[in-house]
Amino acid sequence: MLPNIDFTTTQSYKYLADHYIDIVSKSLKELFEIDNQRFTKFSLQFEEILLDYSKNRIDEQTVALLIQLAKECSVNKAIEAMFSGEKINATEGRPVLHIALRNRSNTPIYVDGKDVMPDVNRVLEQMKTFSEEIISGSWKGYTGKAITDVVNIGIGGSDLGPVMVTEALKAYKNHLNMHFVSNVDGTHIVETLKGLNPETTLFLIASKTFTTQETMGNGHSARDWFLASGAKESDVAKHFAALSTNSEGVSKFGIDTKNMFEFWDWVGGRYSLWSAIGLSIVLSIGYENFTELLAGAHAMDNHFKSTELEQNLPVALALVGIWYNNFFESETNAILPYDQYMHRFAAYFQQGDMESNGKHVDRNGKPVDYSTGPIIWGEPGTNGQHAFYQLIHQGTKLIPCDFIAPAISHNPLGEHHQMLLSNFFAQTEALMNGKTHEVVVDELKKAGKTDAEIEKIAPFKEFEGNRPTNSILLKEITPRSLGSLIAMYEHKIFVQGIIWNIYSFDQWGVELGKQLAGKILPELRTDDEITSHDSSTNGLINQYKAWR
Ligand SMILES: O=P(O)(O)OC[C@H]1O[C@@H](O)[C@H](O)[C@@H](O)[C@@H]1O
Repeated sequence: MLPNIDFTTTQSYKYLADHYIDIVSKSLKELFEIDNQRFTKFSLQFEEILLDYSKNRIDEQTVALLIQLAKECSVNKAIEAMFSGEKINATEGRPVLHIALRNRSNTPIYVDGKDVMPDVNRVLEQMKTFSEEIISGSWKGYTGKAITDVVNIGIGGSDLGPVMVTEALKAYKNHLNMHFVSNVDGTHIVETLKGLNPETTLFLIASKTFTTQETMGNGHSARDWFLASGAKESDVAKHFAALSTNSEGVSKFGIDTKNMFEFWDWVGGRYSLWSAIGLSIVLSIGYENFTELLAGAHAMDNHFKSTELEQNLPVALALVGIWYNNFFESETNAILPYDQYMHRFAAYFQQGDMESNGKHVDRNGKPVDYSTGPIIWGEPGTNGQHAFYQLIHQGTKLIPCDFIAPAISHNPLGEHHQMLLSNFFAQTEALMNGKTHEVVVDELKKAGKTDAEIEKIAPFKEFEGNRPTNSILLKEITPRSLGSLIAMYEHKIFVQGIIWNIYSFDQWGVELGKQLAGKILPELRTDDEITSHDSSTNGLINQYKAWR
């Protein structure tokens, strides 16, 4: 059972509310002047990942109170409940065991009295054998040619993780061309299939439920495209595999269950890249690298489970996030990787975080009267700097940012990486210190401006600073470090959900739109005028019909 505590009624929450008044009056710059040990005090290292959270609007007392809050909310008990396979996804009656998928120690993990590890290892073995055949070319397509292109068809958790990881680990990639189709917009599959040869293309139909409209639609279109090339029904087995929990759905679709890579209902869609859903990752970087990714995540799982809260990286990230979300009333959290390979990292955690903690009902089924999950967004640096950083530096909103960068680049081209990292370091410094009126005036004087000119222009050139950031510096983006990094964010989300007293592992909020689309689709099949909705929806549908 998960704890069931309203965190706003705890002792520590009340202390934090008072303490906030004290902290809010101090600038980050002052906090660094008062205490020159902040980096040592507020940074943590795990293997080759350094988390520096010292450029946050916190002091030792803040951290102590936040830790107390985590304790009062029984975060430790909740961690124990997840790792021991309790059904903590209560609204769906399921355990939450993505940690079992990367449990490289193989210690038994029980669900309803059955150890899940033999099944996990069996599917991993199946992924290994299959990927080795495809990569080596010993697996032949229906005309006897080796596979050159792999198309993963999936959406949400069955797309975002594989896309993000295959992109992040592109430096480890083999000769196979990877493609990902997610959108039900026909453009996505049409454009992807252009130039592909059915004789050498492998489709992975990735869907936990095997009922998702987009994936089924794209899957059927891929099948039609394949058969239109002259292939026979019996050739489908050589070109289509399914990644799913639903064997019945897979057979119904026409894929032999021998070509099915199974996973289980205790794997949440947005936590599934570690499961059979990761087959496209295995095909792209090879099985050994995939197991390194798993090992990195497992190492972070062990750290999360067994390290005291004070030294625990996911806990630190979670608590700092709560500090801004619930006391500073910030609305968003930007994730800014200074690594081009990581360009889908923020998009991945948009689902990871917002689908998990975008909830307004607590674990008693009652609406909450506090803010829960933040809006997650971001783009890679330095691109973001030339687009939206203006608002982060000088806008009216407080935007806590996570800056992520590797010390070593996979592409050490001239001075590029140093230029990149000079921006990474400069941004968090600039956000913290800002630029005072005096400095601006001084600069303008040196540039030969008159006093009148200076007075006019100076306010626009000032930066108040005091804008908080976390810096996550990795030695290098490797399968192992990426595994740890992803797991760190997953557990951050978990801790926040525990403290907000919400259920982080269901996603009922995505159902209503699906239901209504199901109702509207038949209405679009005719030319009849539609009157069954509100005037806006009727008007839009009827205009669509007039124009199509
Ligand atoms: O893997 P499936 O079953 O096709 O689901 C894809 C996605 O479907 C969405 O509706 C869910 O909100 C996501 O959590 C999920 O990842």
